[in-house]
Amino acid sequence: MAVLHPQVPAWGAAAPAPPSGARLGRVVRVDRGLLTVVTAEGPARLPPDQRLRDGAAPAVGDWVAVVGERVAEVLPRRTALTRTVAGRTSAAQVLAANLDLVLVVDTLVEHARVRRVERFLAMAWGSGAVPLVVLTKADACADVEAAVAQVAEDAVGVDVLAVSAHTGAGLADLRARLAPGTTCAVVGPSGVGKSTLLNALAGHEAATTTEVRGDGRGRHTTTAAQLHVLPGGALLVDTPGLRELELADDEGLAAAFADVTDLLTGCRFRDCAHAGEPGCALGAAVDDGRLDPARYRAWRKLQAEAERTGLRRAERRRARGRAQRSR
Ligand SMILES: Nc1nc2c(ncn2[C@@H]2O[C@H](COP(=O)(O)OP(=O)(O)OP(=O)(O)O)[C@@H](O)[C@H]2O)c(=O)[nH]1
Ligand SMILES: [Zn+2]
Repeated sequence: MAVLHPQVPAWGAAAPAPPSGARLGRVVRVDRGLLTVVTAEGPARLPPDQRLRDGAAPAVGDWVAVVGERVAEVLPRRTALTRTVAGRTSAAQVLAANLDLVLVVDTLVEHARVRRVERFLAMAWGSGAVPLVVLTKADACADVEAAVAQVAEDAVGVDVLAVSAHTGAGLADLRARLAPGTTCAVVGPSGVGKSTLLNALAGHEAATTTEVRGDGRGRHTTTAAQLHVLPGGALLVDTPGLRELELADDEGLAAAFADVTDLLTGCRFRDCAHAGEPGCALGAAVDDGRLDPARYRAWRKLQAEAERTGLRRAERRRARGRAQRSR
């Protein structure tokens, strides 16, 4: 595990000023509610203040105000990677805060990757950070160039790198993009090699890895969200699995599907559901080959998902309002 030195670049370039009377800290690990915070005095395990519960809980990467031996306040976030907690409540959970770069990791050895990458890209764009696609296991892929090109086609405006943690191919290129003092996160489905990649970048065992199950579906092994310091001075967040990923809203979706979004203004009806109506610009683009039908279906699916999540969240707000009024 990465040892955090008091002078860790956890301070980065963009450290905010703490309120007067408080010390500045950065959350480097969240473990069952207990926080590991680095302050000028070094790392310490600190409990969050009572008020910092549920929706207001600090996340890895957060800048916080430390008063005495407690985390008193979360300072405003520049960017945040969120997901909707699975289940009926649909509260948005912040997985990592103040990120500059989100590495969307997938593998070159499976065919489902294009649709998965789209999904994680929507999440990455939604965070406010810049995404970068990293495709792993290049050593086990017969035609890396073709596989990269296939993903790049749908990753509009995002760079796509191929790497191998086993041979080291592509790692220098990736390292060059992880500038000192920047905070990065690794996201992607289980088993694609996130932990192995992190260890290769860190140059030591920074994360726990296990062999993927025989059925190829992988196993959820990373347990706590943690900020690692890389030898080059960049900070890397390793977050747990994220397999139940649901989109919290459609903000990132518009960016991840900029090509589709651009077409929408061409629909004849303003309330077009893009489901086969006459004059639908998306249907027309699919028909004349400008839009890949699979990408169109993926967009509709994610759009519907973001809408469902949004509706659930609105319902929850209403329920909260009712509860407050009846008090
Ligand atoms: N051939 C090859 N296999 C790799 C490479 N990187 C990782 N693997 C294998 O892929 C499997 C999964 O790797 P992990 O690093 O545990 O995957 P993960 O994404 O961290 O998985 P979770 O912790 O479940 O999210 C392991 O069996 C690794 O040995 C690589 O560059 N080449
Ligand atoms: Zn339409």
